[in-house]
Amino acid sequence: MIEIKNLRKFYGNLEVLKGIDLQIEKGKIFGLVGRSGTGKSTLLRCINGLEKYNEGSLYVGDVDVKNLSEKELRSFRKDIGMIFQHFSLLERLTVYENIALPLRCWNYDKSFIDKRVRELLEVIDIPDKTNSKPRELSGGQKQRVAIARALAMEPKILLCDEATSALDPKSTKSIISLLNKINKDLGITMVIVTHEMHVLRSICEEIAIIEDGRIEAVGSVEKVFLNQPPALKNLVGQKEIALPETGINIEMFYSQDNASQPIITKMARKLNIDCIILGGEMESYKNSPLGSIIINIPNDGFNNVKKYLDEKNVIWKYFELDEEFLGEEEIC
Ligand SMILES: Nc1ncnc2c1ncn2[C@@H]1O[C@H](COP(=O)(O)OP(=O)(O)OP(=O)(O)O)[C@@H](O)[C@H]1O
Repeated sequence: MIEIKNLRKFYGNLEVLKGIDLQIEKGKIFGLVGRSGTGKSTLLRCINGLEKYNEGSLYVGDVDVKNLSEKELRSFRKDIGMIFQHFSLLERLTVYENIALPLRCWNYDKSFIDKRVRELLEVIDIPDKTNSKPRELSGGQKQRVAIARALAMEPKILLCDEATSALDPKSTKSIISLLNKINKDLGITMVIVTHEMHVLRSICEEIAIIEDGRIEAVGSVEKVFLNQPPALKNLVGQKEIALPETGINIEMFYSQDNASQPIITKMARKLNIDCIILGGEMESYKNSPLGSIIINIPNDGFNNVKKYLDEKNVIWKYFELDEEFLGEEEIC
């Protein structure tokens, strides 16, 4: 388990991490998301001891990272693999040699290295590229090699810093499914840093949204999505749907609890109202849909709709309402 308490980090006078508290359970895939410059990479580098922090504590298992000597740090990092946006492969080495590099640095014997590299080549599934140089590979293939190299020392934790940001959607999908497979097969804890919310939705069990060096929201992907904290809105921005100026626009949130129910059509029939479906977004999360749909209803149907949705435990919100129409209680 990774346990971070009130961690603060300064670069000179610049406070980059402003009291981070986080717990990442063993074997979990944990996502850290936030805009550029909010401190995600710095936090990741604190976890593997590449950066020193100024205050607080950071434990990986029962190891307090701050107290490690240089020699202990080197050994500690054997347990932590890391992959990056730009792969960091050595251009002069072949795929095989890149994967073998950490094992050579730790002076493993040749036959052990050969066995391990061949196992890893099977995991990343690019058998015909063993003797290719990185420049002969696609972005997705380069990231596969980087993943194999990060796994060479059999780490307990894999840190992924924007690992899919330089990839096209298809390669992103294949890297995500490879990471998922590695997590399931090898039980490796993963911390995935990204600014792409959709990447986290497709792989993470829990996420934290970091804003200006602080954790502003944390929990399961589903919980964070359904709670719609301000930090999530700041991250994904407003939806670009043309909303009618008449009637009331309501966003209804769907998760595995209600995604298979025909809520809108049943509601329209029961309340005898017409509603316009304006748009929505559904993504797959743990093999069931997670998303929202925006509808427009007539003003005089609002109270009944509100009651109906609450009775059905549907999470919803309205937006851009005419203040005169609502009571004070609704606005506040
Ligand atoms: N070595 C450094 N020296 C001084 N300031 C730094 C250093 N590394 C990062 N920073 C600053 O710390 C802040 C956080 O940087 P960090 O790279 O952790 O953010 P990030 O959220 O990972 O951003 P991105 O998504 O763009 O990679 C930024 O203001 C950055 O300029």
